[in-house]
Formats: sequence, C-alpha cells, structure tokens
Amino acid sequence: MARFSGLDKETGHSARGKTGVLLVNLGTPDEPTASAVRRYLAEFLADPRVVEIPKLIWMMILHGIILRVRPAKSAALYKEIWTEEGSPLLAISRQQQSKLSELLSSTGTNASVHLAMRYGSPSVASTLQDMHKQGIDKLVVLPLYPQYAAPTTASAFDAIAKELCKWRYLPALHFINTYHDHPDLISALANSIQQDFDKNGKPQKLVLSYHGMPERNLHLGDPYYCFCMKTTRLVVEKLGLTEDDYITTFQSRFGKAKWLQPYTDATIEALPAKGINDIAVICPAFSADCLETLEEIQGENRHVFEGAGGKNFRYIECLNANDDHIKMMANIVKPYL
Ligand SMILES: C=CC1=C(C)c2cc3[nH]c(cc4nc(cc5[nH]c(cc1n2)c(C)c5CCC(=O)O)C(CCC(=O)O)=C4C)c(C)c3C=C
Ligand SMILES: [Fe+2]
Ligand SMILES: [Fe+2]
Repeated sequence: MARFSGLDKETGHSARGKTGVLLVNLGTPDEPTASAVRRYLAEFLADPRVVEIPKLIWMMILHGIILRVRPAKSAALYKEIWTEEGSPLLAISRQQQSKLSELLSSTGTNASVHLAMRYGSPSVASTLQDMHKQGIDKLVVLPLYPQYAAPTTASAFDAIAKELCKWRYLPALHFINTYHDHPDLISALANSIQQDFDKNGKPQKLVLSYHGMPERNLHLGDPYYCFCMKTTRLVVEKLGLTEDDYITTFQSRFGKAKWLQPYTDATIEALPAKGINDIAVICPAFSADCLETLEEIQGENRHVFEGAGGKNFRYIECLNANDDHIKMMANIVKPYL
C-alpha cells in the first residue's frame, strides 16, 4: 500500500524523478576556536584517505600530539580570515550553490542544487537525507576539486557511499571525478589571470600554487600531480606564456614526509635573489578561497616574499562565485540532468 504521495501508481515505488545536483567541498570549522577546530581536525585527519599511516600508530600521534597542539594554532589563523558570514570556504560555497541554482533554473533546467561538506557541516549524510525527503532520486555529484585526488575526491565518494549503503532504494548516481582539463575551467582561470595582468601589468613570474600531498601518493598511482601539471599547461597555453613566465608549485605541507615539489614557500623565498621582485600567485586547486589561500598565500607567503626582498606580491583570488565559474559548473553537470 502506497504511504507517500508521488509514488508510481503501478509499482507503488517512488518514481518522482526529481534531479538534484550535490556540490561537495572539504569543510571547515564551525567557529574559529580551538575546540571547534579540534572537532573538525579530529574528523578530517582520522580519514584514512587523508593520512595513510597505519591506523593504530596514527591515532596515537593524532590524539597524543597533533590534536593537543594544532587546534589552538590553527584557530588563531582562522580568526584572521573569519568573516561576518563565517568561514570563507562555507560562505563562498553557499554563494556558489545559490548562483548555480539560479543559473540552472533560468535556463529551464529543473534540478535543485544542494551543498555538503566532507567534514563538519552541512554533512554529506544529512544533505543526502534531505534530498531523499524532497523526492530526489537522480543525483549528480560535483566535488569542487578541479584535480582528482584520493584525499579529496575519493574521500567525498566514500562519504556518499557510507550514507547510501544504508538505503534500500538507491538513487541514480553520476559522480564527476575530475574537471582539471575542462575547457570552461581553463578559460575561467585564464580570464581571471588576464584580468589581473590587464589591471596590474604582467608580473615577472606567475606562480600557480596547488595544494600539496605526500609524494608517495603519486608513486602509488594518484593522478593529482599529473592533473595539476595539465591544468597549468592548458592555462599558460591559453595565455600565450613562455616557460620563463610561470612556475608550478605545491603548498600546505603537513608533517615531515616529502611532499610534492617544488614547495611554494621555498620557491617564493628564492625568487628575489634571482632578480624576480614582482609576482602574481593563483591557486588553481581551490574552487573557493579558504584558510590555505587567504592566510597561507595572501598572508604568510606574501611576508616570505617581502622578507626576502620581493617588492610586488599579488594574490589572484579563487574563481569563487564568479560568473565564468558558475557557468562552468552548469556546463559540467548539464549532460547528466
Ligand atoms: C594531512 C594531509 C592533507 C592532505 C593530503 C590534503 C590534501 C588536500 N587538501 C585540499 C584542500 C583544502 N585543505 C584545507 C585545509 C587543510 N588541509 C590539511 C591537510 C591535508 N590536505 C589540513 C590539516 C588542513 C586544515 C587547516 C590547518 O590546520 O592547517 C582547506 C581549507 C579549509 C578551510 O577551512 O578553509 C582546503 C580547501 C586539497 C585540494 C588537497 C588535495 C591534494
Ligand atoms: Fe588540505
Ligand atoms: Fe596551511
């Protein structure tokens, strides 16, 4: 006997056929306080996709050392970037969600747009449950990481699978795993760089700084490094830059292991001694500005550059909720709606 409206008359099962787009990003603490950052880091850093150290050893290090020391330090950094709307990552993600929703409905596409954070809130589980309650049985997931990486993209998939494995009737599901070479991403990045060059002049060096990961992950088959290099190649080709005009680097190193190189901070520090005093930095692995761009690049690395004698440091902001970026999202999901 059908208990819900919208059930298929013949089979008695849900066939409401509503489609939902689910944007997923990393997540951020609820507040810039040590206790909120501890909660966030405890969830984030316990994810075996993020830290691939044998569980027992890692839990002892995480709970015995890292979660005692890092939350207070990170909270102080979060305080520097916190806005009236809260954490920039969440505030910008919400703008992206509402602008994508407007764009899809203005082009006659009947799909709702939802937002989940891999760690913290709104959680993947609660967002999927809301979508289910709304009768959505066709799901298009767009993790907002342009370059596939196991610690980010695959981890988003794990969280979705963890929730869906409790469901009896699964939705149709399309999961977008990477868009590092999508023509609309490349144009959006190139346009944003060109606008900076038109306004401020071409710098001596454009630094394309991507979030790092342990080098070991590359050797184990994670394509992230190669995808970052391809994004760079396509963007600089589009801009007509030569090899001397730019450099690709990796930031946000965590722990003592060797991470992808060259490191952003060491590279930037060495530039003034080579006569390079005027640089622009962009972070193409981040779809929204966050701690790692606003504090680490715009703040910390600016000081590193100036401390080493550099004169002009420009940070080119992430694509955030700019029109090119939202159009790119719409064009990526449309074939599956
Ligand atoms: C511990 C290993 C980490 C890996 C591997 C990693 C990969 C990775 N991360 C992003 C995007 C973001 N990371 C952010 C913050 C952040 N990242 C790590 C660690 C790893 N990231 C930590 C410990 C933190 C927390 C901040 C701190 O305490 O230093 C963020 C910003 C979150 C915010 O609230 O603003 C983003 C976004 C990518 C793309 C990536 C890919 C390899
Ligand atoms: Fe990270
Ligand atoms: Fe950082």
